[in-house]
Amino acid sequence: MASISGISSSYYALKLRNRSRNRNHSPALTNPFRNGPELAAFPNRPKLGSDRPLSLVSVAREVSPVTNDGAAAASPAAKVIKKQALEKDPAELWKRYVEWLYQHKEIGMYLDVSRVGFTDEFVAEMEPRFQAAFKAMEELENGAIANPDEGRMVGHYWLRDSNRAPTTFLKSQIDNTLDAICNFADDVLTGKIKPPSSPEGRFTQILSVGIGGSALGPQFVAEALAPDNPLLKIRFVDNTDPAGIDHQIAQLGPELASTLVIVISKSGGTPETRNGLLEVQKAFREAGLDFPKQGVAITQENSLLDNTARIEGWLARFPMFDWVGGRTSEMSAVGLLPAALQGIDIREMLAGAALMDEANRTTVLRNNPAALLALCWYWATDGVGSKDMVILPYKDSLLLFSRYLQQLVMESLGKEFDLNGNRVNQGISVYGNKGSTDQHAYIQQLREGVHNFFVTFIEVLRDRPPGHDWELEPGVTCGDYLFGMLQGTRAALYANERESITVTVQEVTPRSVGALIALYERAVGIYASLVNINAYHQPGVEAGKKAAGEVLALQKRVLAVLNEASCKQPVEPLTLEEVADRCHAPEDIEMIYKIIAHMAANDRALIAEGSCGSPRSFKVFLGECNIDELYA
Ligand SMILES: O=P(O)(O)OC[C@H]1O[C@](O)(CO)[C@@H](O)[C@@H]1O
Repeated sequence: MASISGISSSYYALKLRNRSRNRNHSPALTNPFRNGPELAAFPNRPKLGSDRPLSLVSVAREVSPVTNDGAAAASPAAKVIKKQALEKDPAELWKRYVEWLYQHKEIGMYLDVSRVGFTDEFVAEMEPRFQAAFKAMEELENGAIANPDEGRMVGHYWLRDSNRAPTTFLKSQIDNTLDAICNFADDVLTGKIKPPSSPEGRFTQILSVGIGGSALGPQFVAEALAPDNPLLKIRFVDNTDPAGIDHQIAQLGPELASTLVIVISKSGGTPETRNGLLEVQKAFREAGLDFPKQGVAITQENSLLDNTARIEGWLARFPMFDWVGGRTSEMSAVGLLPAALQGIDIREMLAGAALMDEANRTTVLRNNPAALLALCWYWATDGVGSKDMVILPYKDSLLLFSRYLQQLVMESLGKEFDLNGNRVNQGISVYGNKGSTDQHAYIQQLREGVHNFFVTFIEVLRDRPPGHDWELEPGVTCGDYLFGMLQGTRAALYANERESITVTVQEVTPRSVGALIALYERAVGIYASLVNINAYHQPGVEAGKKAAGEVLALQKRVLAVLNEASCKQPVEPLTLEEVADRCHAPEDIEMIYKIIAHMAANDRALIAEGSCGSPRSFKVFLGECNIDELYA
């Protein structure tokens, strides 16, 4: 053992004695997925305009959306939208309500935009731009390259009506995948496909590993539609938080043996998902279980994940298509397989989405629910995201709708540049939770505080399944209270000039949930056309991924430097400055400090002198010397 000089803590000395010479890693597998996904490079972005930050007003002035003939032109976004006090006369309001109310009978859905104050003049002014958006949507549905930066078609609408796919090959891919999903789910649910070593003799749990669009849809749908006691209960690993992953695995306990693990990643190389998989595989090894017999992959053909699953002989693989984006993938295998395994009627979800898509194909603005939503968003946010979208479903099962929409709206609309290369810094912020719960949290501010939002209420008419209701006081049920809370809040907000949209569904069913998803997917697409941005790429996310990759690369250099110093006799504890110098990265000293503090908190680096709270004074070394790494 190396002798140590100047070490003040016997605790650390004790730890040092107890450590092995080399770190014990879990056994390496021949797993191409474990070797680390490439963190994608930050794509070159056009250098346009100045880099100065723009105020909202100047953004509004600099926005140059297209007209219906495609030319950049002055538009309602380029002017300040003239707002007037909201209509308060009850008779006029009722007239406006009736005049603008949208209803879809087959879906059992209503859309009320009467509490958004757009004027007839505004609607008329927007009309040509809506016609341009409808045309762009038609071209998208016909297979145009609607995601120009990535050179991709955008085909999520074909998933619920495969006859619309632009080629017979794509149609058969969609149909075959749907059949394969239904057959696999049936076989699992009936016990024809079973886990190799479970005493139950059938799968009882699903562990879904994925993030972003590969998690949010399945999470929302599970919360909304899974039966109270499904044959297979679903859990999610949607982060690279080790404690969170441990929690899910601990909760599975012995049922890990009857857990179907579905790993979902369109790219097949997302770091968090890879880490989740490796952690779950480790748990399987430790439990003596054969992971491939319980593993399912949903990913693009030939991705890292796909190759891993193929080489290791996983139970099943389902395709994710190049032309479906993560945030619009709920009706692909990503959303359909987990839903089907929970006993949710996925063909009804698809039917609801298809009905909604059809309704959204009309070019008559007031009959087109997605266009009506986009109109309200544009009016409320001045076409520049000046107000936030607060989503308030008054139904517990729709709790995750706002989280789901957060990605759909913000990843789609939050863009620095428009399609003409102008810096526009577009987007609409989305947040929300559920009513009436939030009336006891943030409605106070919405009613009386800063006026920087508009609300979307999601109302569900059916309180409970038929035959279960009862009056908890004469003439009043529990659901009547929920109804009253929604209506009261809507009225109270409006009285204080706070605008709101109300989307009403008859019941939370696979059909209405499919329709809700389709409604918002289309509204986002139309709105993106109105503000002339690409809704289907996400260049900004790459910046964070690249920066994370750089931090991990720096950590490796820090470890190498500390290892070298820790292998000396006696061990040479280093100051932060010394570590930074030896890493040839004096400019990264703050990040190096954070790396060391994180490693120290996890017993992977030892503080010889001082404490992490006084970065200038502490000295650090590793608890062990890794000779192999030193001479590698
Ligand atoms: O399905 P993947 O490729 O693992 O990506 C997960 C998520 O990551 C993102 O690319 C953003 O980082 C999302 O668009 C996507 O839904």
